[in-house]
Amino acid sequence: MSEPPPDTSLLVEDLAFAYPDGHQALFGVDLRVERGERVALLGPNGAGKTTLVLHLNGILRGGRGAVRVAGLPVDRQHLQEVRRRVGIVFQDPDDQLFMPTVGEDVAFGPRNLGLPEAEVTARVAAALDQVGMAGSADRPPHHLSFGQRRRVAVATVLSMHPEILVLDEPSSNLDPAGRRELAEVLEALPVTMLMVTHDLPYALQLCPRSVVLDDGVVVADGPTRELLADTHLLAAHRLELPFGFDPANVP
Ligand SMILES: Nc1ncnc2c1ncn2[C@@H]1O[C@H](COP(=O)(O)OP(=O)(O)OP(=O)(O)O)[C@@H](O)[C@H]1O
Repeated sequence: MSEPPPDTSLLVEDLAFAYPDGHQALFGVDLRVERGERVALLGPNGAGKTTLVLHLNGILRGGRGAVRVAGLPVDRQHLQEVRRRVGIVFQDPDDQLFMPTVGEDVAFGPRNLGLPEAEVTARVAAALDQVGMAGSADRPPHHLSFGQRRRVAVATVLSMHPEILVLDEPSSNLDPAGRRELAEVLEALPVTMLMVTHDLPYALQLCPRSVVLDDGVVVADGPTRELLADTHLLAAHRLELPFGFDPANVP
């Protein structure tokens, strides 16, 4: 495994992985994301995006190749530290919210780290503020709208002070206002971001760079605006812009 320069947040080298049933989902993926970059991970259903993401904090391991997060190898020895540094926001916020109140959900991770209660309280307040949910700490998550629950799910990860935020389809099931509000939240976060999305305008708005995965390999990696203007690339990998959407017209 080559030594990444200190500014590399994510380094994936020749990653190949087959599920226990023998299905090969990744065939040698290389990906390097520098600190502070926002990168969209695009690709059709079944391309291997989730499989790749689950390698970033060691939920899946054991294939060929190597993954490093903030310079640390993702292996048994470094798993705890890796999981502190990489926060994954799953598609369904209800997978991430399980406590009686929003505040307890956001406090759960920092408390598990054994941080002093004053530090936990400060982190909860800051994370809720970052996602525009200050004042909701005492509410039960199931009383919130879907969009609010997704923002709280982001806060549960931010309270761990991750260096890298990985989001799985963050705009799915949001109404247009909720989608825009979440974009404003994400744009303001000072973290490295990898965003899995089928929402190509969202990728263009938030991520200067995109990586296209298909059939378990990276088939394109470059400026989002250029990739989305490549009609052959889009057609070849089942990527479709919304009707009437022209990336060239987006400022
Ligand atoms: N637990 C599993 N066991 C066997 N095969 C799996 C498993 N999970 C996923 N796969 C297969 O691995 C391939 C990649 O799946 P993956 O979920 O990573 O794709 P994806 O790009 O995230 O797709 P989507 O856009 O639909 O979420 C698919 O062919 C899928 O059927």
